[in-house]
Amino acid sequence: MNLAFRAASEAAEHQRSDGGKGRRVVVDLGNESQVVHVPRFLLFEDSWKYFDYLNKHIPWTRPTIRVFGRSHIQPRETCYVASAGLPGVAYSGYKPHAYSWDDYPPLKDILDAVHKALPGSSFNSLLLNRYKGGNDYVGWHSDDEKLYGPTPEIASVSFGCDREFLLKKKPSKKFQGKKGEGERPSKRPKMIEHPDQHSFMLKHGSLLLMRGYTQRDWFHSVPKRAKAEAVRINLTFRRVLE
Ligand SMILES: O=C(O)CCC(=O)C(=O)O
Ligand SMILES: [Fe+2]
Repeated sequence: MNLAFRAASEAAEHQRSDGGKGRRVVVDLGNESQVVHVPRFLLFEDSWKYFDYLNKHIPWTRPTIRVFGRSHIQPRETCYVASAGLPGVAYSGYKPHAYSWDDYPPLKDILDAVHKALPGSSFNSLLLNRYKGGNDYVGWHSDDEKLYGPTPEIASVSFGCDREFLLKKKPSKKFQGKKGEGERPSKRPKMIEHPDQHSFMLKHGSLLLMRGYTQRDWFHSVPKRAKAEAVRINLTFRRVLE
């Protein structure tokens, strides 16, 4: 498996538009999986206001989760917000309490901005994460729970400390796309066309969207970083199917 790394901003398949603010980088992962990165999604000052609000008002908890049959304290803090009447979400044996959007009105403003930036999207739930320093992380996983459907869109907004977000292709035996499907014929070697790992620096006020078959075919993670001392808050907006 090719594990060559390539910074998102350098990949040849990126489409760039709108040179400065609002610039979007679309990364085609192959086989109908895509990531869209908007490095300057929210205004810098607004983003600090949201950061301060969320840091102070969200009831952050560090739940016990189960990984490969063993209990662990989750290596980051978390909270969950969802529209009324949705089926409950569970991950790693943990069922978070669903708070209401009305409990934290600024979240509705961020949700509106996300909907505006991504026409056609309609998110109804939000998983929040707080990384208190470089020792907090999220390990390799995919958000492929059935209640999000086969091709979930997940929109991730980041505040505070810059952290690296990695994507790694799942082993090919789990690869469910038909052979050759979605691939453009190319004379260039596949590893250049679609590398098996990607890295994004998720900065304060940025937006990252995963879509298509990204959850089925790829893992993602935010690894530990010794030098990241400051707090990072990340919001992942999702749509639970009703
Ligand atoms: O913090 C991030 O950027 C990613 C969080 C994540 O992958 C998740 O909550 O499922
Ligand atoms: Fe995730």
